[in-house]
Amino acid sequence: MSTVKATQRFVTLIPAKGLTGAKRRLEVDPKQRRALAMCFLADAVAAASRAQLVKEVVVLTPDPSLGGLAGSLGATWLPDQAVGGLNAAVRDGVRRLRHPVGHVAVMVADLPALDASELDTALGQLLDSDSGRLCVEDRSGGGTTLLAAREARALVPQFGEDSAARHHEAGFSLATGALLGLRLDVDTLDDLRRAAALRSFGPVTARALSDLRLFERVNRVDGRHSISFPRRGSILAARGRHPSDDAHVRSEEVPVGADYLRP
Ligand SMILES: Nc1nc2c(ncn2[C@@H]2O[C@H](COP(=O)(O)OP(=O)(O)OP(=O)(O)O)[C@@H](O)[C@H]2O)c(=O)[nH]1
Ligand SMILES: C=C(OP(=O)(O)O)C(=O)O
Repeated sequence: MSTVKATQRFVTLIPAKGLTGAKRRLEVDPKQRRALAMCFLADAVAAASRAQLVKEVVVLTPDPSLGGLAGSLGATWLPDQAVGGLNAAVRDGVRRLRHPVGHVAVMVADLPALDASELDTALGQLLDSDSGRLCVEDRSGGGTTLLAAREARALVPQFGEDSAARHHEAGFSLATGALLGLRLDVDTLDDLRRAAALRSFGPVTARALSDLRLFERVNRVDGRHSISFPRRGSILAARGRHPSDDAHVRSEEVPVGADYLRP
């Protein structure tokens, strides 16, 4: 990416539910579910923070432990004061940003395989577009993983089932290209398995999956999911360096990990 001007950079807001209610569709025991929600957020924040077109990552959450995690990764915690779900929270969060005018992006927290360059590609598409607004559709189709606008007031969220079509109808152009990690949101164990087969996870999630021996357990406990340890090599490699991308974060650069998995 050529030199980025300060005026081209985005505040990226990442909404994250409180841990008690997070990731309900992820069918693992509640302790593991909370741990994974935290790990997904950590990897998403770390990746977003490395994007050249991101000037600040703001984690919007009512949960102090997630707020603390955001702070330890150099992001800002914006306590979620809204009741009424994700759209209300995002509307309120965007209003309360310290930079009310300027480029804003909203990205979901459950993107453990995100690579910073994908966020730069998507935000770059927005800067080059006429519409001034961009939506990234998730890989399974229908959902939205990123919503961005050159002007904060134009970022009107309509998250929920089939939100990508609604955002598109409302004038957000759809991002193009693979953007794999940016489209791989993980809501279910099937999503987790599919993502593991396609991409290395960020170091915190990779470490957690390995420490929890989650794939092996799921296999033993619930044959329906037939999850083996796909790409074990890449999961282990992610603890050190991403095999195909030298710029990928190293685990020692992320000050979280096993500590967050302790009961
Ligand atoms: N701050 C905030 N974030 C939310 C809220 N609802 C959802 N989110 C976040 O928005 C993104 C998409 O949310 P969902 O897919 O609805 O929720 P989830 O916790 O990922 O998964 P499920 O519980 O299985 O629906 C995730 O990053 C959530 O943490 C909310 O009310 N407040
Ligand atoms: C919140 C959304 O997606 P998901 O439920 O897939 O996380 C959405 O697409 O609006």
